[in-house]
Amino acid sequence: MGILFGHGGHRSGPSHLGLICSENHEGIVPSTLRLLPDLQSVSWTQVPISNLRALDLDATFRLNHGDDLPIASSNRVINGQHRPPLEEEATRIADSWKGPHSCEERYCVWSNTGFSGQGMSIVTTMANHQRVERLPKVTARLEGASSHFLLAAVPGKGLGLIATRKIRRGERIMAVQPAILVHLKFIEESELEDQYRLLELAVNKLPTARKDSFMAQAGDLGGHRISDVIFTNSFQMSLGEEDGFHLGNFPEVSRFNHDCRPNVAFYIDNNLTHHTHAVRDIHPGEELSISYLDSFQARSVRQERARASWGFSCSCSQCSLSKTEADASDARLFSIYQIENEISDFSNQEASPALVERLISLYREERLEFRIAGAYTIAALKYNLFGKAKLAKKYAELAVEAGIIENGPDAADVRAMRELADDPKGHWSWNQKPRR
Ligand SMILES: C[S@@+](CC[C@H](N)C(=O)[O-])C[C@H]1O[C@@H](n2cnc3c(N)ncnc32)[C@H](O)[C@@H]1O
Repeated sequence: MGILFGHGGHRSGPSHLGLICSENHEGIVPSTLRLLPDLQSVSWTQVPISNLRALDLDATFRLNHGDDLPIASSNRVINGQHRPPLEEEATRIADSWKGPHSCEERYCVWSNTGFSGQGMSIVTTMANHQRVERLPKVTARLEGASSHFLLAAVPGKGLGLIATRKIRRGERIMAVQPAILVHLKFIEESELEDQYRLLELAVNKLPTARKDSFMAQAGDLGGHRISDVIFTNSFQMSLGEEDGFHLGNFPEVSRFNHDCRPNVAFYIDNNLTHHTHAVRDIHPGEELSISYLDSFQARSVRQERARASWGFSCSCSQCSLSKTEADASDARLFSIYQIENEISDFSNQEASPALVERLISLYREERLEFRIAGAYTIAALKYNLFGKAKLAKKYAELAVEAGIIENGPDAADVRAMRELADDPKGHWSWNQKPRR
C-alpha cells in the first residue's frame, strides 16, 4: 500500500496533487465574522463593536456560526480615530498563527484558530510554516456545505454526498481549506510515538467544531485514530518549494466516495484551497463522486489499486461492465495513451487532425470528462499548426472551459488556451505544419 496520486501521473493532467488513502495513504473568509467557528453562548449583538480591537480569540469565537454581520463597516470612526473596515479588523484578530507548540526534530506544530474562519493546524518545518503564514488571505467565498447536496448513507460505501437538486456542469460544489496539514517527511522520518504526539496536539489545537468534524471522518485502517483519519482522507499537496509534499486533510471533501468515471473534478490551488466542480449535469438523488486513482488505467489495475490502498472493491459503473464491454473500454484507454503519445510530438507528420477527432471521441466514449482539458489543448494546438483557425479556436475555447473546472482559472494551460482562442493567427503555433 502506498500514497496514491489522484491523477498526478497522467500525461495531460496536472502533477501537483493526489488523493492519499489507506496505509500510506470552501461565507466570506474570514472577512466577516459570520464564518468563525461557533463556540455558542453569546451572539454577535452582545459584542460591543467599540471593544472589538480588544477582543481576544475566545470572545471572537463566541459569535454564532451563520450569524450575519449587519454592520456598515467601512469608514468606521471609533474614539475619534479612523479604523479599518470591521471585517478586516476581525480577520486580523482571529486569523493569526500561534506556536510552535511543540517540536520533534525539525518538525513543529503551529495553529491558527481563525484560518479560513474555521481553524487549521500544521505540522511542518519553520520554513514551511512561514510560507503558509505569508499566503495571501482568501477573499473568494468558500463553501463546504450547501443546498446542492446532503450527507447520507450509501449502501456498501459508508457515508457519501447526494445531490439534492440538479447541478450543472461547471457548477462549484465546494471550495475549502484544510483542517490539518502535515509534512509527509515528518510521517516518514519520525517514530510512531512522536508522530502520534504531534498529530494529537495539532488536532487538539483546532477549535471545537473543527476538531469534531475532523474526528468524524471515516478511518479504514484502525489503530491510532488521528493517524487513521489522516491516511484515509488526505490529499498530497505542494507548498510550492522543493521540500517534499504535505498531506492536506479537508473534512468536508472527505465525504466524496470514489468512482472511476466521477461526476466531480477537483484541484488544489496555490492558496491551499481545494476546489470541486461538476463535470457533467448531475441529477437530484445522484451521488457526487471524485476519482481516487488513475482512471486511465485498465479495469483490473484500477480494481487492484482500490482494494490494495483503500480496502474496497470498486463496483462503479465502469468497473461493473461485462467482460466484453470492459475489454472494449480497456482497448479505448490504450488507444488514448497511444494517440496522445503520437499527437503530442508536434514534429510527427503522420499525426493528422483526424487523429485529434478520434482522441476527443475516445475521451467522450469513456466518460472521461473530468480530465478532458488536456485533449482539447492538444486538439487546439494541432489544428492551429495545420492552419485551421476556426477549429483551433473552437478547441481552445473548450480547453479553457474544461481547464477552469479541472485546474482552475489561473492554470498555465488555461492562460495559454485563452491566448490561442483570442488570436489563433498570432499564436506561435499558427501554420507550422511539419513538412517532409
Ligand atoms: C474518503 S472516504 C469517503 C467517505 C466515506 N464513505 C465516509 O463514510 O466518510 C474513503 C472511504 O470510503 C469508502 N469508499 C469510497 N469509495 C468507495 C466505493 N466506490 N466503494 C466502496 N467504498 C468506498 C472506503 O471505505 C474508503 O476508504
